[in-house]
Parts: sequence; structure tokens; C-alpha cells
Amino acid sequence: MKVLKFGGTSLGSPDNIKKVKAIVTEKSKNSRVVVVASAFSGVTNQLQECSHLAEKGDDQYKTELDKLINRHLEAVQSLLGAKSQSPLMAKVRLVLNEIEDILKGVFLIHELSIKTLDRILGSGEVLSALIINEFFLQEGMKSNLLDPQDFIITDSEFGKANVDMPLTEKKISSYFQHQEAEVLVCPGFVSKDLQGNNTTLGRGGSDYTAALIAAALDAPELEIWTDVNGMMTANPKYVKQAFAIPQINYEEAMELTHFGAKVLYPPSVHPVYKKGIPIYIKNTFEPEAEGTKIHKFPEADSQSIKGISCIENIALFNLSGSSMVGIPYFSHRLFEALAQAKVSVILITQASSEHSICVAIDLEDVKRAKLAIEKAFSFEFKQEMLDPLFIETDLAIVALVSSQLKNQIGLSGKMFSVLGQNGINIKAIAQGSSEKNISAVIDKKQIKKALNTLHESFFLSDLKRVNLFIVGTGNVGKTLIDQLNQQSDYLKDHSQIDLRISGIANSRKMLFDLNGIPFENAVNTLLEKGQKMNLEQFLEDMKDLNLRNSIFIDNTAHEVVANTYSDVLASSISVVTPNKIACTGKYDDYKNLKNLALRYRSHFRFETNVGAGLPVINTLDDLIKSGDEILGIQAVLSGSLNFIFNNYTGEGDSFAEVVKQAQEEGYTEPDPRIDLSGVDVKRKILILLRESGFEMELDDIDTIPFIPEKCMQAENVEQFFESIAQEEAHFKKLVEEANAEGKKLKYVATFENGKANTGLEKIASDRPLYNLEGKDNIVLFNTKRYPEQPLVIKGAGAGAAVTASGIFGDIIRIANAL
Ligand SMILES: NC(=O)C1=CN([C@@H]2O[C@H](COP(=O)(O)OP(=O)(O)OC[C@H]3O[C@@H](n4cnc5c(N)ncnc54)[C@H](O)[C@@H]3O)[C@@H](O)[C@H]2O)C=CC1
Ligand SMILES: N[C@@H](CC=O)C(=O)O
Repeated sequence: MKVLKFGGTSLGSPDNIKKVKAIVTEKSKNSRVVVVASAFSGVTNQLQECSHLAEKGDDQYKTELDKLINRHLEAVQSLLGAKSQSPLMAKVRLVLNEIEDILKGVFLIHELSIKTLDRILGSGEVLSALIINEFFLQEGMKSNLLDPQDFIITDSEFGKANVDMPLTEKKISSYFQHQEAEVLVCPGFVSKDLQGNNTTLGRGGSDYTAALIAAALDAPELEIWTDVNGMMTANPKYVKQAFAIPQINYEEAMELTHFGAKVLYPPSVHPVYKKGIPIYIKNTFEPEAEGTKIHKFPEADSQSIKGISCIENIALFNLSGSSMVGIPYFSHRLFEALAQAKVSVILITQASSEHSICVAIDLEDVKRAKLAIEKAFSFEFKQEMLDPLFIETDLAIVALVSSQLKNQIGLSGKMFSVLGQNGINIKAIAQGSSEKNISAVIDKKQIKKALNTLHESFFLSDLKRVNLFIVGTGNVGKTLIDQLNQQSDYLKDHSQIDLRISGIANSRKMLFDLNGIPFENAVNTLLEKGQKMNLEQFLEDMKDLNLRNSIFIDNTAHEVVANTYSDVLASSISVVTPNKIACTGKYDDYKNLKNLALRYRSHFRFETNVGAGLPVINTLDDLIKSGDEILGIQAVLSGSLNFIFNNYTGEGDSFAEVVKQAQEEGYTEPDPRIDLSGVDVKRKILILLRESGFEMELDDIDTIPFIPEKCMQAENVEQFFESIAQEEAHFKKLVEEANAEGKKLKYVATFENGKANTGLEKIASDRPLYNLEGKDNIVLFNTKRYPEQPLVIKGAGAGAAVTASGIFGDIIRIANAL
């Protein structure tokens, strides 16, 4: 005899019931079959809702009940032909009338005992089994309806009764001996106590009914039919890549079910486990899928763990006090108080100093637990032997499950380090002495990120998904996206990095897509599908997504975007930016960003702030970290100014025309006045000095402007171009004077003897700054280790391609560190 249990979703609609029938027909070809039925999906919750409304005297319960009645009557009409409909309608009505009567009573006296509730809730299963059995009969199956109250006997613990195992087993054996039908349909969940009262086996108890029958009948297997392809490696609601575990042993299944895997009601494993009967978890909607086999000796596989579970809605109670060590039977009293208040403890940790003890419980039990603990230790609280009870709510537990944990070194280390790297704060940890699970209590908001992070680390190939949130799709931003497009496959194949644009924005639009916005036409997609840009909203949405391995990329030159970095970094999202504003604000703000990155294990990278794609900041970082000291810097740090003075001869194109060319080539800032005023270079030398360890502000750097004052007073870029055109004679004179001395004009940043300055200089041919082509930059570092011959970095220092590749480099460096 095979035992098949069908869950609520499998019976959620007449069409689904037809699918169930097809499965049962197939299964009953070579064996008799017991079909254990849950209530139609959602019905038990609806019954509960009706009961509570009636208890409160709210006649809305009638409307809810009507919905429930109609659903069952419609199922009868849809499944059964006219001939069989009316006798079944009469039977269904009988059950529904009884519920209606009981609820009316509850409504009138405003009282609902758990005993009455058991009677109401159990009717969902009775109705579904009744309808299914009639449908099977109509379809020509030799089917018979069973009453589980004839053989499942419990104590009188209403709400979740305890089964009298020996008696139930005996009763099942004899009851089934008298059953001759090929298919036996039995309502799950309901049972009876020795006094004949209705009891229930606890929510999810239909699995238990099926397991009891399978065990008592020594069935060859127990099949649990549900709406997923088996016991999954993690909750698929949160982890899209979760997959069905092909085989698992009983202990692991119990751990997973205990820690939230809802496909199987935890107590169900025990009866079949004792008899070594395998359990199959199968999908009604994909019956051909392999499913999960739970049995004694699963075949060995290469997975270090079997699954990752989670329990949501957890509260953590922390009891501590300096004199706790001396309190007699402390833990005994604590657990006794909780047990008496019917509070189940999910996780316990106790410091070895015995100075504190921490228990995780269901959020619903908080009030009861608090009262119980305060009562049990009222003397100690009064005497201040204990600190006030510390309760944290809105938490969750994530747990790695495997019966092989004890044989594997480094698993907990890996678990905690990947959680930490993604900014997930662990509030408490426990590793069961059976070593079948390692659990961590975390903030509930972090659950999706934690599960995905762990799942990726323990189950997926080494491919690491990195979520990019790009703001700014101009000159640099667009080029970056092109480069990402070109290299994404290469990175997957060679570096195991899977880069995705999960969010993108410019000043007009913003768009998110968890599946990744395709690189090849990301900007068009943004413009077509995006919603109006709102930076605050963009940040909120990005944080709410709470994706692991997230990087925020600011390709704007805007202060409002730079001002968001502290919030982003504190959300454990890394920042990459060519925008120099954040690093050149007040020193304390710059330092704060660095500290936030350290504290929240995010990364803050801005290599392109100086020298575009040239490795200036990384080199400096290496020097400083390895103990070198910066004594002096000489540098040409403006690509656009170098381009301008290399191309402006005073004889061909005018100065304004050459500046325009620099702008069109993409070397200037979005506002070229930032370059020509010297502000851009001032910012860059400040960043180099701050990175070298000097606590300096922008005003500490002296600048001698070469642009006439009135040009700088232009109100906009257009006016600025007009005004520099009018000053052609001024620029011509500057070049001619330099030519006359056989020198070149370079805009130089210098740091010596603790002082920094910037300005236009005439450079003689024997100086390293002289030979600097096109838009090149050069930086000479004089350090303790490079005192005479400086360390020199030279190359293209502006332009979209080199800047984008510097940003790309920062992204890869972060991805490698994640
Ligand atoms: N061009 C170069 O050689 C280098 C540029 N940089 C920096 O790269 C950054 C970008 O430069 P470009 O691409 O040339 O600028 P751009 O003006 O071409 O593009 C700026 C982008 O930012 C967007 N944007 C501006 N304000 C925004 C806001 N408040 N919210 C959302 N989006 C906003 C715009 O819509 C546009 O898509 C600048 O910070 C610049 O200093 C850094 C190194 C070299
Ligand atoms: N406008 C800058 C480009 C990057 O910082 C320059 O001209 O160097």
C-alpha cells in the first residue's frame, strides 16, 4: 500500500484536483493507494479568520464564511456531473452547516476555546476529502472515504494534540484490514481523543496523518505531493537559484524542516524514520521531476552542506548580570519558566563565563515569555542581580544544515566570513551539539541577502554575481557600460565574476531589474522603461533590494550624488566613483567615508579621481601601506589643460577653439570652467596628499590663476567661451613668452616642504614635465624610498575610455575582494 499526501496547493482548484487524479490513477496501477488530503489552499486560514471574527462579535465572519462555502460548492459543480452533484452537495452542506452553527454560537457568546477551534479548523480537510473521493468515484476509480477519527487517537492537548502511538498503530492496522477499495481517501490533520472529542495534529498535520498511516501499514514509501520540486537547498521565495536536493537523510530533513523548510511538517519524519520507510517529496505540477528522497543512506555527493534554512519572526532575549554566576539553577529556572508559559526555545547561547544567556523564540511568544521571565526572576531583578531584560525583535535565524558538519573543517568560518563581508551583522550563533546545523541570528531585513550570499557560497559554482547600480550615463558612464558589455563573458569565464546592472539612472530616469539590465542597450532601456529619476528613491530601492555584492557607481560630477556615499557605504554597499567631490570636501567627511567603509565592510574606490585610468592612487596606497613616506610631489594632473597647451600655438586655432576641442574630445569636466580655473587640479593634488596621510583642506593649497578674472565671472559655459574668445591676446602672450625662452607651458601641481601649490609654469626642456604629449598626465613622487630618482607614473590622464577602464578596474578589485 502506497501512501500519498496532497497539500493544499495541489488541491487549490478543480484543475489541480484533476492533476491529482491523474497522479493517483498512475500510482494505483500496481498498488493500492491511500490518499491523504489537506484542506483546499488557504481554507484553514480562512476558517481561523472566521472564528476570530466571530469571537470578536464581528459579523464580517459571515461574509468570509460565505466565500468559503461558495468555493466548496463551486468545486463540486465544476468537478462533478449533474447526476452526482446533488448527493454530494447535500453531504458538503451538512459539514458547512455544522461549521455555520458552531460559528454562530461563538459569535453569540464571544467565546472561542481551542477545543472548539479544533472542531472548526478540521472541517477543511473533511470537506476536501469528501469532494475528492466523490470525484474519484465519478471518474471510475474504486475509491472509499475514510474517517481518521476512527484510528488516529490523541491526548486532549487541543490545538496540537499528541498521538497515542501504540494505540493509533494498532487501530490503523486493524482498520485498514477491512478496507477493500483500491484508493482510500482520508482527511489529514484531524484526530480524536480518548473521550471522543475532535482534536487536530497541529498546522501542517496532514503530513503527520500520512506518516502515521505509512508507518503502521509498513508502506514501501510515503509520498508528499506539494507545489515545489522537492526539499530545496534554500527557500525559493528568497533564493531564485535554489534547487531540489535529490537525496537527504532523515536527520538532515528533520533539521531543515525544524529550521523552516515548509515542505514537510517536522513531526512527520519520526514515525517513518523508525521503520526506515523512505519519504519522497514530489511536485504535483511537475510529476516527472525527480523530487527529493529522504532515507537512511543517501548516496554521497560533493556538497559540503545539504541546505540552508531560515526561520523568520524571531525575538532574542538576553539575560545578563554580573551576579548571574552565583544564581542557583539559573538556566533550569529560566527554561522551566518558559516551558510553563508554553514558549518554545528555538536557539540558546550561553557565554562560557555564565555571565549571560541568550534565547531565541518565536516573535508571537514575546509577551508571554517576558512575563514568565520577569516573574521567575522578580527577586533578582529587584535586587539588581540581573540587568533589565534585553529583548530584540524583528530578527531571523539562518542555518546551514548537514549531518557531515562535524567532519568538515572551516565551514562555520566560511559562513561567518561571507556574512560579514556582505555587512550582515550576526547577533547570536549556535552550533548544535549534534553538529547537524550552524545557526546565526540576524536582522530580519537581511534575510534575503544572507540566504543568497550563503547559497552562492555553498551551492553554486564559483561564479560570483556582482550587482552594479550605475548613476550617470554620460560620456564616462556610457563608455563604462560598453566596456562591461565587451568583457562580461570574459570575466565569467576567466575570473568567475558575473557582473550585472541591477539598477541604472541618469538625471532623467531610473530603472531596476533583478535579472540584470542587458549591457548592450542599457541606456536605451533606461530611457524607454525607466521611471522619473528621484535620487532618494533610487537609494531607498537599492537598499531595499538588499542584494549581496552590491556596488554603487557614481559617474556624475554632482554634489548631491556624492553626498549619498555615507548612506550607501553604511548600507554595506561599495562605492566606485570618478567624481572628485566627496574626496575633496571637508577632511572629516572624507575620513568618515573611509571609516564607514571599514566599519560596514564596504569598499570605497576612486582611482580615477587622479590621472583617470593611470594607477596613481593604488600605487600611492601601496607605498603608504608598505611604510613609505611622501616627501614631495610634482605633477601635471590635468589632461585637458595639457591637451590645450600642447595644441595651442598662438598661431593656428584660437585658445577658445582649442578648449572647445578638449571639451568635445571628452577631456574636460562637464563644466570646463572647473578645469580652466585650476579647481580640478587643486582637487587632485588634495586627494593625493590626503591619501599620503596629510590632513589638508582645499584652502591649504595655493593657486595662481592664469584665466583673466572676468572670464571666471561668466554666468554659464556659453558665456565663458565667449569671454575667453575675447581674451585671445592674453593667452597668445602667455604662449609667446614661453616660446621665447624655449619652454613649454604646463599646469603644475607641486608639494614640497609641507606646502602645496598649483599654477601655470614655463617648463624647460631638461625637466621631466617637458615631454608630455596630448592629454597625458605625469606624477613624480619623491619618497623616503625614492629620495633622488622619483617614482614616475605617466600616460593618458583624461578621456572617457581610460577613465571608464579605471572605474572598471576598481569594480574588479572590489569583486575580487567580495
Ligand atoms: N572625462 C574624463 O576624462 C574624466 C572624468 N572624470 C569624472 O567623471 C565624471 C563624469 O564625467 P562625464 O561622463 O564626462 O560627465 P557627463 O556630463 O557626460 O555625464 C554625467 C552624467 O551624470 C548624470 N547626472 C548628473 N547629475 C545627476 C544627478 N543628480 N542624478 C543622476 N544623474 C546625474 C547625467 O545625466 C549624465 O548622464 C565626472 O565626475 C568627472 O569629473 C574623472 C576622470 C576623468
Ligand atoms: N577634466 C579632467 C579629467 C579628469 O579628471 C582633466 O582634464 O584632467
